[in-house]
Amino acid sequence: MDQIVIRGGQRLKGRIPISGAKNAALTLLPCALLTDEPLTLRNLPRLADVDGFGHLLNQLGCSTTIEGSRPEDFGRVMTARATTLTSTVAPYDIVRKMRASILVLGPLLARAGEATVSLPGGCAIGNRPIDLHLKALEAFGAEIELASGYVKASAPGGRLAGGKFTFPVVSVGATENAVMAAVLAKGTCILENAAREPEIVDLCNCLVAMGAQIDGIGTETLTIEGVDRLHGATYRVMADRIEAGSYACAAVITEGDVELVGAKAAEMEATLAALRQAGATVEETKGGIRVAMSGRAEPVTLSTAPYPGFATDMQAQFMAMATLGKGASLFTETIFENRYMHVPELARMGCDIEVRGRSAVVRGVDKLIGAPVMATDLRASMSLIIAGLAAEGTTEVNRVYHLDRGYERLEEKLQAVGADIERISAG
Ligand SMILES: CC(=O)N[C@H]1[C@@H](OP(=O)(O)OP(=O)(O)OC[C@H]2O[C@@H](n3ccc(=O)[nH]c3=O)[C@H](O)[C@@H]2O)O[C@H](CO)[C@@H](O)[C@@H]1O
Ligand SMILES: C=C(OP(=O)(O)O)C(=O)O
Repeated sequence: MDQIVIRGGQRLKGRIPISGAKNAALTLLPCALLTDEPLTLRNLPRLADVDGFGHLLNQLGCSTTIEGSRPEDFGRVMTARATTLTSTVAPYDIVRKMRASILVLGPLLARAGEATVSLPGGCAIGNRPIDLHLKALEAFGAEIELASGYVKASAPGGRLAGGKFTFPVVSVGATENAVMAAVLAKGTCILENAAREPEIVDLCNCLVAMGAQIDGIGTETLTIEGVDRLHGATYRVMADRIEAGSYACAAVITEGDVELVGAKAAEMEATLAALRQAGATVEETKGGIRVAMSGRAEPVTLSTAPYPGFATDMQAQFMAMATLGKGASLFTETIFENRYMHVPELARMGCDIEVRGRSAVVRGVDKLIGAPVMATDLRASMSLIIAGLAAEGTTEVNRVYHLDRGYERLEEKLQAVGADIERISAG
């Protein structure tokens, strides 16, 4: 298994290109199932999860071709075409590796009138049920049964109908599945208390480019007028606001000065506000966002919340940043019940963090000392990288396949701004 080795203490300085967003890519790819025409996605990040989703699409009869990208470029262009679906089954073996596979449920049901998708199960950060995905689809007429670990869904008469669903809890994935199901329904589908994440705006914009009729994009009420068919489109995946925020935390902890090229300030206001709370200079540039820091970070008080609140996907990285802060920072995780897996690993590097239920108090220490640490999930892994960049001595991060799910060529991007970091390949 690959390992990332960091010799800490280098100030990050320079430009970091921000890739296409993983969480947008994973909901744009299944849109290809909604039409028999090609969907071309530009700026698709080179990530393990994107490759995994490509395999799932292939399994369903959707071809995928990569065009015109050189190995040295970030991102790729992929054309996915589902002329005819050869299967409507997403098997356990694929779904268990990538939770986002559940996002084929809505599109398969909309296009083929049926879908059989393995239940994704829990993961390191929490239980992550899919009850809201199913309830929203039922509100549009789907009939659903659970058997042998699979969701079996069908649309009476082969087509979903109009309906209204109010989410009791904001869910990104359930909103995405419901929107993709609704675009081909016969009638009007209304979603209340829908998630408003920029990745959902990206999904809606892509669907509109394919001929969908969606009102209220970016708000908590989405009204979708079903159409008889969608056509192909070419669409550019939005920049990854979580990747950008992660490198911003790395710049702050190393007292660096970086430009996050391609990042969009309007899509990450809560992250930028948190960086300012920590004392960083944050300014929009022509090409992105500049984040600069001198001295130790001020303490922060952060509580995760659905967009436009502070993202749960940024919590671990800010926590790592706060470990070298001036005083005590307070974190509250309200979205996932088990998202402090990074805490025991950060403790191995000398951090002072006390978890009390959903909250964690981080008391800034004078220095971190490099250590062998183990990545447990995607953002927890990034928090270890951030701490390692500022630690004295060498940090070895193991189980980096978690990082490869969500950070495109992390070590190259960090080397280019002065970090002493390398990947040791297991061969
Ligand atoms: C691929 C992708 O985009 N992943 C993101 C997506 O995950 P994902 O879509 O899985 O997260 P959700 O927004 O659905 O989860 C939010 C909360 O709702 C709960 N819930 C969700 C669905 C459901 O049917 N029932 C239910 O109770 C979850 O357990 C969680 O407590 O949004 C999360 C919250 O911003 C991010 O951390 C993930 O990075
Ligand atoms: C939790 C995350 O992703 P996923 O939903 O794909 O597990 C994440 O991106 O931080």
